[in-house]
Amino acid sequence: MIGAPVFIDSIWKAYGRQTAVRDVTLDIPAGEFLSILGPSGSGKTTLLTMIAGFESPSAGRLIIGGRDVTAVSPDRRNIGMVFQRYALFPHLTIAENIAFPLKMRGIRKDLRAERVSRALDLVQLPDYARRYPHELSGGQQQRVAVARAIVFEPPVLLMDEPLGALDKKLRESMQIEIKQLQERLGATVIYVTHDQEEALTMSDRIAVMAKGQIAQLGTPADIYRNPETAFVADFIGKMNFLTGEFLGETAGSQAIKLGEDVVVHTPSAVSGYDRAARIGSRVRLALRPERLGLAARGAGGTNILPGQIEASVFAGSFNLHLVRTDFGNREIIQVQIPADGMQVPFVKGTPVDVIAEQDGLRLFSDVEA
Ligand SMILES: Nc1ncnc2c1ncn2[C@@H]1O[C@H](COP(=O)(O)OP(=O)(O)OP(=O)(O)O)[C@@H](O)[C@H]1O
Repeated sequence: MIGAPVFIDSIWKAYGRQTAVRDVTLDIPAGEFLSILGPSGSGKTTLLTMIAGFESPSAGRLIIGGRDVTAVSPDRRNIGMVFQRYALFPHLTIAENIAFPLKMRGIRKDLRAERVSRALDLVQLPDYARRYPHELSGGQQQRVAVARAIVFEPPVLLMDEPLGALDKKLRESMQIEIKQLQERLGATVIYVTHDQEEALTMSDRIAVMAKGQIAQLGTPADIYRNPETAFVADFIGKMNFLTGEFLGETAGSQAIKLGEDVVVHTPSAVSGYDRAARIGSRVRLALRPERLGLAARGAGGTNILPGQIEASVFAGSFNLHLVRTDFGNREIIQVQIPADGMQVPFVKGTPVDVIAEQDGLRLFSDVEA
């Protein structure tokens, strides 16, 4: 199977006065795994449904494999689909379920059997052909749904929260399976999820959606390290935010005042907010919990945020410390310290210094939506 490129060209969708998708443009190369990630109501499903052809756009074009399919019906777009609860036909066996799209396409019976057994091998259920859906676990049924979506070798696969109904452990193993399968098939995959961890682990690129628009498009590492807006920073991974005053920029470093005697410096090149930076303006400083350190009060150093331990909890691979700052609005900062080596449990009220690594800090305007 060879994937097809998908070009979403300035697509809009309005329902009455509400705009669900607002001028979305996405150029997806053949064979890419692209996730559409966003909160509930951000327009993910609407966008996917338009690619599938179940809804038509209010404006814009959709080009698949170089062909304008904007006005083409879903069954003629040659797209495989898997949804959160893609009900299998209960009265058909697993093999008959998977053969269904082939039958619809008028493929001969002997060829059908061969392709069904290949699809079952691919999703690692070779011995289940004669069973019925109710005899399979949720994860196995979802694998059958995947087999049914790929059996006719579509160059484009659409998946809408396909693992949403599964428990965490099964989700994680299915994530790897789907990713490996996609790499073997070479299909272009457009994958809708509201689970940022899932998007980070599976995707070549992620399109973060907010209010019907693409807030940011990039590789997982790019989006995680260099979020362009506070919304994206907040949505991807855990993030602490502190409000401060922009003091200015010298020698590639920006100074932010967080409280009396509390000033931190961020490197201008990566920290953002170099666009409309004004001295004296309010800014939001974003700090990843895993890029923060903890030291006894007064140990010295730079970029120090004094506070007191509110709580310390063991979280498996790391210890999570909640520190109430001694400045500003006395907000709580989350600090993640790897749980290797010796760990001193901190007692509530212990005065500490949170040490903020410069490279891990990002700066945003306080006024963005
Ligand atoms: N058929 C419809 N008629 C009217 N409004 C709709 C319709 N379908 C979606 N909407 C609205 O469009 C917006 C986007 O919905 P959509 O289902 O695409 O979001 P989503 O990001 O997929 O959300 P979720 O993660 O909850 O599924 C929502 O505000 C929703 O209420």
